[in-house]
Amino acid sequence: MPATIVAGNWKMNTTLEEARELAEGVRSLADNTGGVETILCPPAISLSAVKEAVSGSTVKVGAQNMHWEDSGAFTGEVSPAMLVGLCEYVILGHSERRQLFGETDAQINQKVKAAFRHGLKPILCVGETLEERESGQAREIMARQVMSGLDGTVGLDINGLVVAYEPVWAIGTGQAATPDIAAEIMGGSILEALHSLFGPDADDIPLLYGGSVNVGNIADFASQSCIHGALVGGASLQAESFMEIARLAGVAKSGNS
Ligand SMILES: O=C[C@H](O)COP(=O)(O)O
Repeated sequence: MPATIVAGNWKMNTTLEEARELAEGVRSLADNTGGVETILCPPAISLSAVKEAVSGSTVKVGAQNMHWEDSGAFTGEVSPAMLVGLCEYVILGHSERRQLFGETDAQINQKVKAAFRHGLKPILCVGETLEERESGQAREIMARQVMSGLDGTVGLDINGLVVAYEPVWAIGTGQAATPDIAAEIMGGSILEALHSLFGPDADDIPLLYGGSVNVGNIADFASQSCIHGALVGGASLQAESFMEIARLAGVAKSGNS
């Protein structure tokens, strides 16, 4: 059974001081989550402050993105070598990176392999658009995003890999997918693609749902056997709601184990 994980993607929110305060708030509630792994993914500029704020607690830190090269003439980018020591996880292939910044499956694959090379744990995000869903392509596109994101990783130590299913139409809209839709894709084409790559080891990879997760709907998602937690955007910007989501995910998973 994979670990139960609730990760907060703060996106381009919080100043340095706000990030520190939010991380301190999360830390103060960290004893209430019943063993659920919580991860904070602040803007890159606040990674160091957040790391310091949660140090000594169970709360983990992740980056929201990175380049695949270790160094070089890539103005504005952050390299995997720079993240080592600052965070344990890195979100890769988020749909906002794919859609707004033109990231391709091939680039995301380079980033995933770079993360493994550096001992960083990738949270690989996949998700279909509304148009893709309505034209009946969701299953096929999810399998393709998983297969291409993880191309060339068979045989590597993939310990720490997390896959997040975030349907684009559910992100930041207040219209979460139904647990049935999420489970159909996650327990279907995503898990099948992972099995075809990694065999039985695929069953140890935590699968997170993301897209308008809140305290009111997390239990319905986490009670699905193929959903091991959540990648939370808006509701992670408040310590209380984020940690309540983590607690409720743990309760739902323990009822489901
Ligand atoms: O990475 C997080 C997702 O994009 C979900 O964001 P949201 O919870 O604000 O819909």
